[in-house]
Amino acid sequence: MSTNIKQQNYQVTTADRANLLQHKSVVLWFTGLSGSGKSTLANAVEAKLATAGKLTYTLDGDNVRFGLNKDLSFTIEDRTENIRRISEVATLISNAGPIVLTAFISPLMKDRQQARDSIGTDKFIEVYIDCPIEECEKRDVKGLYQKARKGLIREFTGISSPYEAPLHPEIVVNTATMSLEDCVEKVITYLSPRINLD
Ligand SMILES: Nc1ncnc2c1ncn2[C@@H]1O[C@H](COP(=O)(O)OS(=O)(=O)O)[C@@H](OP(=O)(O)O)[C@H]1O
Ligand SMILES: Nc1ncnc2c1ncn2[C@@H]1O[C@H](COP(=O)(O)OP(=O)(O)O)[C@@H](O)[C@H]1O
Repeated sequence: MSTNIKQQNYQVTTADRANLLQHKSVVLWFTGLSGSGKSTLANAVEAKLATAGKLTYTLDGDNVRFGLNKDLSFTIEDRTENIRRISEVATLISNAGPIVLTAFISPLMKDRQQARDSIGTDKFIEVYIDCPIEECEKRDVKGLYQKARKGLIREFTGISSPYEAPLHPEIVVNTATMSLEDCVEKVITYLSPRINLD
């Protein structure tokens, strides 16, 4: 715990940076099972935003676990710490101006609520990638489900570790029934009016 610290205020504000970029920042928080389509969708949404001249940055589970969070495992406690750090990093990047996309399983409701509270409800947009585990397992993009079924990976989400689906996400896309293009369109349609300057 840090003590004897005091918040410092700076002249250049988040609103100044939004004016410079000509768009506001939000945090698009993608959540879903492994293989549900978080990275694929975040990638496609980011590409569409970049083409439209918006500054973006994506934080992805696999990537962040190679660096900042390489000390964390997949126990419930470490997943909570993973999401706590990510929500702090997302806040910093968002305050710098870019639209932030995060692609983490983030399996627990309480951790996503903590992220919503720390990022701010006005900025936090929860995108639930709804995809039945049977479909994720059929895709088995990285061969992890097969390993988990064989008992080679412990605490695997959806098999031996919980996933709590969001109850009131801002956006839901079902990647088992919708095309990637339709999923992207749904996210962009929700997002567009929310990043316009007043
Ligand atoms: N035990 C276990 N359970 C789930 N996932 C596992 C596990 N071990 C490794 N992986 C790989 O780690 C990626 C998920 O990391 P996250 O940081 O998003 O997970 S979490 O939010 O902390 O639950 C996940 O990436 P995605 O498949 O993109 O979801 C996997 O590649
Ligand atoms: N509508 C869709 N949206 C996103 N991914 C889809 C969709 N339909 C099929 N997929 C496929 O599902 C897989 C999802 O993998 P990935 O994006 O790595 O998931 P995650 O990041 O959640 O682990 C990819 O092979 C992708 O091509």
